[in-house]
Amino acid sequence: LSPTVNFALRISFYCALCLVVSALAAVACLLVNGGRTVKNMRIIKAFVKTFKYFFGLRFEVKGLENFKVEGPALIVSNHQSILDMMGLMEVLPDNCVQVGKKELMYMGSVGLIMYLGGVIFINRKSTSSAKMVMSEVAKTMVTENTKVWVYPEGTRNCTGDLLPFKKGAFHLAVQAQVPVIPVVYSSFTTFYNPKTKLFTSGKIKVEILPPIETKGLTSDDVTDLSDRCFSTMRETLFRLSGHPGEAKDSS
Ligand SMILES: CCCCC/C=C\C/C=C\CCCCCCCC(=O)SCCNC(=O)CCNC(=O)[C@H](O)C(C)(C)COP(=O)(O)OP(=O)(O)OC[C@H]1O[C@@H](n2cnc3c(N)ncnc32)[C@H](O)[C@@H]1OP(=O)(O)O
Ligand SMILES: CCCCCCCC/C=C\CCCCCCCC(=O)OC[C@@H](O)COP(=O)(O)O
Repeated sequence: LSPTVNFALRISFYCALCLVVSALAAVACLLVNGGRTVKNMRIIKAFVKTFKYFFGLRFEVKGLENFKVEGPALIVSNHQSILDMMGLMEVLPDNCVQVGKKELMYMGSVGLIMYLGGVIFINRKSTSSAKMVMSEVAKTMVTENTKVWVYPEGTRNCTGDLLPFKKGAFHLAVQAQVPVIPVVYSSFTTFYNPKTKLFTSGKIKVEILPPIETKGLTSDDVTDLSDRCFSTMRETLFRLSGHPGEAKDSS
């Protein structure tokens, strides 16, 4: 098979798997929990964690203990591809919902399963509406004791580097006064590259970094907080990926 055909087949299979398994998982969620609730994320996670075996992907996870903070927290991670759903579910802590663009809601059964799992949908075309939703989340995550997962780059980026961070996630953390936990996935570029139609098996290193406290911070500190997370995550990304010119992780 040519690399282009191989890529098309594997991506189509991934999408078909997501659509079919979402429909099955939706039935399970409705039977077990009856409707939209973060509790459904456990069921979704159990289904999605099997996907890696179909694609020959391996995850090597470090730092899971950093998720064990008391109470709510904000998790930020790099976003490379639609394949990130596998990496997300590999480490997803309990009581954690993600922030996603509202267009995802219209992806048939995949949209339905996201809705049932409690995903918070934002309208990226309207800054004021997105900010309003995020501010509401800052309140509910505290009262409902949930963790929230945001991709601060705001879009997929599979270049092996990070895009500049949007600040919504950090405003959210400061408004809720909750710690920020950065999670970094090594670059996919050695096994997945949509531009060159590469999609083979591969290993992904994941590191959950220590929480960064936000107690006492105000909106004036958001830029600093965002810059600090960006530097730490970029350094980690390069280390995990063996980026040229950076020390390769020896493990
Ligand atoms: C069973 C099988 C299943 C199959 C598998 C499927 C699914 C599994 C189930 C669930 C998993 C779901 C996973 C979903 C993943 C979804 C991933 C995505 O969709 S990523 C895209 C969406 N996310 C984001 O965009 C988040 C990051 N973006 C932001 O944070 C943005 O800041 C924003 C809030 C969206 C606003 O963006 P915009 O471009 O409009 O504006 P700016 O960022 O430039 O901000 C303008 C200005 O406002 C300030 N600001 C921002 N937020 C706030 C705030 N909350 N309060 C106050 N001020 C705010 C910001 O600082 C800027 O000001 P300044 O320039 O002065 O700094
Ligand atoms: C009846 C409707 C049929 C719809 C058919 C949809 C077919 C696609 C099916 C499954 C694809 C699985 C996708 C898993 C979810 C991935 C979430 C994701 O990664 O979203 C991207 C978003 O973060 C950023 O978007 P952009 O990079 O800005 O763009």
